[in-house]
Amino acid sequence: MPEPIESKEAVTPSNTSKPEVGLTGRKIIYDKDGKPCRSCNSLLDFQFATGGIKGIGATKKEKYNPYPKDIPADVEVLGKSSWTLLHSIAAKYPEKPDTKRQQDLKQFLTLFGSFYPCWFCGEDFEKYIKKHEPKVETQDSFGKWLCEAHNEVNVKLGKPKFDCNLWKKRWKDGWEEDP
Ligand SMILES: Cc1cc2nc3c(=O)[nH]c(=O)nc-3n(C[C@H](O)[C@H](O)[C@H](O)COP(=O)(O)OP(=O)(O)OC[C@H]3O[C@@H](n4cnc5c(N)ncnc54)[C@H](O)[C@@H]3O)c2cc1C
Repeated sequence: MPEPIESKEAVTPSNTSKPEVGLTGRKIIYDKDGKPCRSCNSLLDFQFATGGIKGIGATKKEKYNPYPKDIPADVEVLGKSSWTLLHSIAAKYPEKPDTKRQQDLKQFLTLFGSFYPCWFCGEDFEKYIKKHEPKVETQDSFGKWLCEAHNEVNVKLGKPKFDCNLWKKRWKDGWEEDP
């Protein structure tokens, strides 16, 4: 069984018939058992690697269904939802947390990385935490630390950095109305 591989050197099963690159142009990521990783790839690439998946959604719209046949999250849906949760936690984090709360948050972040379904994303997040200790002393210090952690991933994916001075407007207070 191959060792876990970081995103930068993502899986390259060149000795098999498995595709290495998906339709998005990104490398296809495989789980440690060799199967395409649904929560590590975009839906398009996952479908490409698996030769198509069933159950993308109901085709007939007969009557309202409160639970349509939604499908499991791909790397983007999972990522957006997860960042929303993390930044929203920062927005609700106390201005002056006691020591216990600070310790709990650090532990949560480590466990979050370890349980994150996109395994290489989680591993990179855990490495980031080890290198850059979470700043959990105040709400603002944590909000900015998290913003920088998110920016690290943005840069890795070739996206622009977010201005971390604006994290509270985006995730807590909202933006002022245009004049
Ligand atoms: C811990 C973690 C690690 C990840 N690692 C990877 C990875 O290795 N490879 C991979 O392909 N995907 C990874 N992802 C997913 C990736 O970061 C994105 O979530 C995904 O690509 C969808 O991007 P998006 O454009 O919808 O916006 P997202 O990056 O999900 O951002 C959502 C919203 O947050 C706001 N925002 C953007 N940047 C910041 C910031 N720095 N601070 C505050 N707010 C911000 C913007 O309003 C944006 O619309 C990871 C996600 C998480 C939670």
